Amino acid sequence: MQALVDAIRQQGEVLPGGILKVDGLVNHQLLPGLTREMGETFARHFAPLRPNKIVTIEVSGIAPAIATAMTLGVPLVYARKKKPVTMKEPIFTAQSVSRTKGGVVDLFVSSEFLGPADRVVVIDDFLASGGTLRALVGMLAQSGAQLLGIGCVVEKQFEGGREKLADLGVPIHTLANIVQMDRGLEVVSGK
Ligand SMILES: O=P(O)(O)OC[C@H]1O[C@H](OP(=O)(O)OP(=O)(O)O)[C@H](O)[C@@H]1O
Ligand SMILES: O=c1[nH]c(=O)c2nc[nH]c2[nH]1
Repeated sequence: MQALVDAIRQQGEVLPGGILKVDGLVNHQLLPGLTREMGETFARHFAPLRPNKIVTIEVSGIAPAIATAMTLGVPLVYARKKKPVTMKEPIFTAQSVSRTKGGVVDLFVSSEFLGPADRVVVIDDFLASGGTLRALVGMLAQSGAQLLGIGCVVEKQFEGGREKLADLGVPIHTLANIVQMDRGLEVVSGK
């Protein structure tokens, strides 16, 4: 997605610890036109698989995921990182490691909104090591939902997440690909 690649080239900042800051586009401020185009691009790509639900993780996955869900006209379910008192049992859970806040994070999705009838496309903001998506996919397996595909806004190719998730046997589509950021930020279109 060329508009996203251009925006990352303009605004992306490489921070210590191998973190790319794109807070002006994805992780703090959101740009409606760019977010809409993310959703339309994912929707075009995944519509032939006929998903009936989009699943993501709070918090930064929600914007591209709702843009996708709105275009496809299907519900969006997001995994919560704290279990609210309103959440109905049985609950599917998993743990992941937060890349931007540190520490282990618990993930919760209620069986009220995810089950064997669901044909799911997962959307998230970053594909880096693939650990977070692996945790989410584990929750889909607990629920009996079918995973059809994975879409991420930014892929950090050099972290190898795509290869680590290859055993899932589903298409992975990303919108911008960070080839490397050690010797200057190198961003190309996703794949
Ligand atoms: O492929 P991985 O190595 O697992 O990294 C990707 C994950 O890291 C970020 O989560 P984080 O908890 O840092 O942030 P968020 O609260 O902004 O969603 C991001 O939102 C992805 O979910
Ligand atoms: O803002 C972010 N920048 C990153 O480099 C990253 N990697 C995983 N998750 C991330 N979030």
